[in-house]
Amino acid sequence: MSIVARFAIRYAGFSLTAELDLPGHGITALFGPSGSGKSTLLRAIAGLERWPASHLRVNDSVWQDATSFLPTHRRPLGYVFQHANLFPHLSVGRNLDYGARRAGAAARRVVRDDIIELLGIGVLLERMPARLSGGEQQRVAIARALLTGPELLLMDEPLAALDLARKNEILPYLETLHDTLDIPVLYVSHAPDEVARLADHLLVLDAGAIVAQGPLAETLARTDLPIPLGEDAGVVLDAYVRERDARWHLARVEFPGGELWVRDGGQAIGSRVRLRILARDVSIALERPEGSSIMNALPATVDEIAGEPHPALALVRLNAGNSPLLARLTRRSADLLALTPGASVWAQIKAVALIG
Ligand SMILES: Nc1ncnc2c1ncn2[C@@H]1O[C@H](COP(=O)(O)OP(=O)(O)OP(=O)(O)O)[C@@H](O)[C@H]1O
Repeated sequence: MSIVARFAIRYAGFSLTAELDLPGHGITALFGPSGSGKSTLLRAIAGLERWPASHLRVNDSVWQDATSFLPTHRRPLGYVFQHANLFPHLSVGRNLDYGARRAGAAARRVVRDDIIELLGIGVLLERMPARLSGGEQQRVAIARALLTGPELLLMDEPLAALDLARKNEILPYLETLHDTLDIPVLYVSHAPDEVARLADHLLVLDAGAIVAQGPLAETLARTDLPIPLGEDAGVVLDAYVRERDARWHLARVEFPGGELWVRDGGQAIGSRVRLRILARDVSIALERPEGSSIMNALPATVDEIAGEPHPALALVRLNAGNSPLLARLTRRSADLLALTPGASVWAQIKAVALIG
């Protein structure tokens, strides 16, 4: 299962060349500054424009190559935009029927009732779009796209038009979809929090070129190309809640690199959570730290030591049980600790953000 493509796109004043090799499952975030070409790439994948010298294969189907081109309406894809674009004269239920009709019985990969339940829109079916909140409209738009039975879901900044409260209302639904449905999603966003929370895979665009693509944790931990997802470089890791300490409002979470105590976010024991650990919150010690206020320390080995734009700083990539971590130190500290690749150290983690 994979999405393999090459696109050579040329507008007056902008060109984009992209070789894609993406997994055919999970959420791939297309991330990059405004004007870097994210929407252009999504539109090319949808077949909204036909570019010569381009090809696209989704799983086992060729959607376009040198000799063939499947028009958009024949590509089994769902497309969700920033604005819901529901039919204003049709009720929610009828809007959904429209999606389901497009699928045709044979192509239907999803069950209507399941989708309605997943997106929590059962109580809205009789309502007209004008009487829905922005977040509700977007949930209906996502359901309608899914009911077409897509093999690929394209989402172009689906939360960008919503305020923070509405956005936070939708994110859990997207997480549930991700955990429940086996449909690959290409998700355009320039919002670091969405990417950190949802993506499994990251494709970073800059000025019409792909500067990085790969699994989220690995890509964020690259020291040759730190990708500041928001304020700073750092990693995102998946972990499981194992225990809570009600007295101190803490939860113990476990990931392949060890366990950490984090502020309790109320998630059920056993549930999967995402951790965001910024490079500036990780320091390095040669011995297991004792008598420190920092409660989280993990054994790790040094993978790589890279320079930072400021000559006083170094970015160190650590490996804790095959999970990458980034630590920012002064070069002087790195020198005093005589850090070299392969060295065994302790990573002291001052702050962990629990996402979602
Ligand atoms: N149809 C078109 N004709 C000419 N230029 C275009 C066309 N569509 C997009 N462009 C140009 O291509 C560049 C990339 O645009 P695109 O919308 O893909 O960026 P983006 O990364 O999605 O940005 P944003 O995050 O702001 O939505 C821009 O410079 C834009 O002006």
